[in-house]
Amino acid sequence: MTRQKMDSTAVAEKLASVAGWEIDAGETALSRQFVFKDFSEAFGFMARAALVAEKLDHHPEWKNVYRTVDVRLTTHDAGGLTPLDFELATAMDRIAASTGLQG
Ligand SMILES: C[C@H](O)[C@H](O)[C@H]1CNC2=NC(N)=NC(=O)C2=N1
Repeated sequence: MTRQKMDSTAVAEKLASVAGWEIDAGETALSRQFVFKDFSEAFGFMARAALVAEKLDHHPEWKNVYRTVDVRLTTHDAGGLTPLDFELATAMDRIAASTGLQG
């Protein structure tokens, strides 16, 4: 998977495939907040997402407070968004959907 920075057209196209994710004005990162049933579900999500991130060699910036996980995805090596960010976002959505996601 390429670590080549995407142009605005490619970003807009891909964004349509990851409902619930937002990009910042400079199109440097994808962000989403996940809210789970409780801390256990939130941490379980992070543990599973961490394994996928390691496999992809692509790692999230994230913050957990109780049952909420705030995620920011960007490709540091490219200084912006690449297909890897969208791949990890899609994987996180899939993992979250199979846990106690509340929002
Ligand atoms: C050497 C290693 O492949 C790189 O440093 C990887 C690791 N994980 C990464 N994660 C993210 N989010 N962006 C990167 O550019 C990145 N680079």
